[in-house]
Amino acid sequence: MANYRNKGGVAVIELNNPPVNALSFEVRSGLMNALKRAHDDKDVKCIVIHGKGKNFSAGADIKEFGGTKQQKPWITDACRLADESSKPVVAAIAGTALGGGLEVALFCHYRIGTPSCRVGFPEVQIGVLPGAGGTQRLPRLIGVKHSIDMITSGRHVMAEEALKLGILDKIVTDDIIEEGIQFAKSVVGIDVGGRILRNRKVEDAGSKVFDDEISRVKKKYKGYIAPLFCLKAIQASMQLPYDAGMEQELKLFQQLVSSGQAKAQQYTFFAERISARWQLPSGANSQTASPLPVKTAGVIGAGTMGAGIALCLITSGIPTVLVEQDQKFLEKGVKTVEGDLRGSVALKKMTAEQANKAISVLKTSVNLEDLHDVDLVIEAVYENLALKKEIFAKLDKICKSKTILCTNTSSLDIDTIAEATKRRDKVVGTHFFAPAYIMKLQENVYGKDTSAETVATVMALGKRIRKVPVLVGTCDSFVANRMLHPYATEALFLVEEGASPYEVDQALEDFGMPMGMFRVSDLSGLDIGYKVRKEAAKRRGIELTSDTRFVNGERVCLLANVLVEKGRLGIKSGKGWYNYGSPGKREATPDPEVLDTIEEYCRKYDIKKRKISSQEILERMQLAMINEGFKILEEGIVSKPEDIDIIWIYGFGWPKYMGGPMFYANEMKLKNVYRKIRDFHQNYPFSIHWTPSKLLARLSETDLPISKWTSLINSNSKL
Ligand SMILES: CCC/C=C/C(=O)SCCNC(=O)CCNC(=O)[C@H](O)C(C)(C)COP(=O)([O-])OP(=O)([O-])OC[C@H]1O[C@@H](n2cnc3c(N)ncnc32)[C@H](O)[C@@H]1OP(=O)([O-])[O-]
Repeated sequence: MANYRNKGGVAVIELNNPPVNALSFEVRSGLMNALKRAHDDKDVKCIVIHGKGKNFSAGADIKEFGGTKQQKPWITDACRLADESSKPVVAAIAGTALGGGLEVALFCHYRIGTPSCRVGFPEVQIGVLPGAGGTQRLPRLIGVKHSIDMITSGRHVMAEEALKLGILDKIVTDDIIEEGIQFAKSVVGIDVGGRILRNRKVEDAGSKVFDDEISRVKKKYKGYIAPLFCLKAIQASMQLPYDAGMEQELKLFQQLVSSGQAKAQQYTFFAERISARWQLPSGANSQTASPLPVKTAGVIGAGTMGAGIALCLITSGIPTVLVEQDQKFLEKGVKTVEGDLRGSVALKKMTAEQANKAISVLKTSVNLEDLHDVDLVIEAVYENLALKKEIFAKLDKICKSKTILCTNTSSLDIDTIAEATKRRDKVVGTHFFAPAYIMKLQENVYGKDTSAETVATVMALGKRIRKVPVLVGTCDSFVANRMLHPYATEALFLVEEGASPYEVDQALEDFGMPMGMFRVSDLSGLDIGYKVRKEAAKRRGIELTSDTRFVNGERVCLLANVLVEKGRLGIKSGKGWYNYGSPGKREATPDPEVLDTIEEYCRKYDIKKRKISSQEILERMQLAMINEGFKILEEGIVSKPEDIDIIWIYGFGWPKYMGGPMFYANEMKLKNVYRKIRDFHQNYPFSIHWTPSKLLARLSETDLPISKWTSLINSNSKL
């Protein structure tokens, strides 16, 4: 819908589809009719277009892209009259003018905005390109170079920069509609000819610019096709007359919109929003619970994780006390924080002023008592249950009664930790991923007594510190690491059976993972996994040695332990699965010594090797993990498949253009997924992770799309 009124000779058109005024069929039709009315009305001297509520418009209605064809009028049809009008047309922008929203504004002769407004072409992030003239009009306004930057990155441009670039003509501080009306009146009588973008020429930036940009984009957005299509469309603006450029843009848009990547990226956009709507088994949820304010925080442990978490807090303006038991470790932690801040300034991710501001809100202490007054504490000490319980018992006595106590455990039982306190409702897991300052995922884990208020607080905190928080229930290793286990286990089995670690990594990287499994292990440190495995086995009363091949009838492969025992700890020691030349260096080269070690290992246990295809590598690793994902859903550890996909996208870098593992399974068709898992179960009976999930079995009979799985799960509590 679009509302129309004539205010003293000014036609005021309101895009009416809150909260973001997405340009649905009704809005496009409404806009077209309103522009026609303004054009025909002799009393109207000028036109203002604005959005209802806080936003101008977030662009095309993404939901209309799925499957069925978008109904006419397109945005371009709706806006043609703005372009052709001899009456000045002004876009009055508050909030966001994104995608098609910005395209509407570019059809207007003038654009004004509030100081906090943002403009941009984020289409590339949902797998498409600005298909309503954006790639043809923006270069005519701000030139090829800036257009390439904005359109291939999808970044939002703030008002000040938009003014400098020439996208905005003015920044206004009063009511945006009134300002729009005044501005429009002020330009009545001025010939609009020079303001019509289609009439302008695009400067010839030369073809070399595009050759360079193609290489840059291929490297920066590896695997994504949309940024390359964007470049082609922008190049057309330079090479073709306006109308032919528009045709070329539409052709490229239509190719993209029907691609698998666009479908996956749009799924991811909505999955992130669905995942943010959490629910506890009690029924309490994100709509009913309110977060407590977090004005100050504490972090315990100044190691890599603790320092990274403190950095997230202070760069979000939260005064934080960083506590270590030892002054020397504390100083090392502070150096890490300072070093990372300097690095961010060098990379222009923040200004020196912002870095100084962040460091000014960091306090340090070697005394837990200094946490007595903070609103929330995140404990990030070594993964040891007894130590964590001891710390929580102390915190319970020291901190004020409202303080929320979070543990950054990646696997330990939240309820057991909570039992050390008298405030079990205020104990919760906040599992960050290394490096904590960079990785977006915050896996929040509720225990059986964690209150809705506590959950609301850590979910809100996650958003505030620029993470993507996902809520999960307690189980061994939670969701991310629990699913990682069969994935990593299969990688080792594949190596035993004949694939080299380098072939495994190559298959994963070709699929789109940022790093193969073995490179990730080297980065985290092989000794960490070694210790975790030994401790976990000890808790189960098992003594692991590198000769162990079965535990309680289940196949294991401890090749990584063999490497650790040879002093190959990963990047930190200069060699692990790969050779790095010297400790701390990042460039990985395959190492014949590792291949010899594997040969020797296989000879020792008489394992027959065979040629393994990259398809088998991907299927075994991914399906083992996907099967675990269905078990997690079946057990109610997460309430919806979107949670799992968001965990893999933001925790492990699963490519957004593949939509997450559960979406991937959906695309493979569940009956195929189930059949393959059953086959693997038959072929590998000594691996419990191949036992097919009962939920998967049920869903595979129904052919329901992923969007309907949750309703089936909820209607069948006993699967
Ligand atoms: C065809 C010609 C070429 C044109 C192409 C395009 O324009 S492509 C488009 C290019 N544009 C983009 O890619 C911009 C996409 N949008 C955004 O980036 C953000 O929504 C935001 C920055 C506008 C507001 O962030 P925020 O944190 O304040 O709010 P929020 O994110 O929670 O959203 C609120 C609700 O609105 C929903 N919704 C939002 N946008 C759309 C949409 N376009 N469509 C449909 N729905 C949309 C969103 O799902 C949510 O619904 P829910 O969950 O409540 O049922």
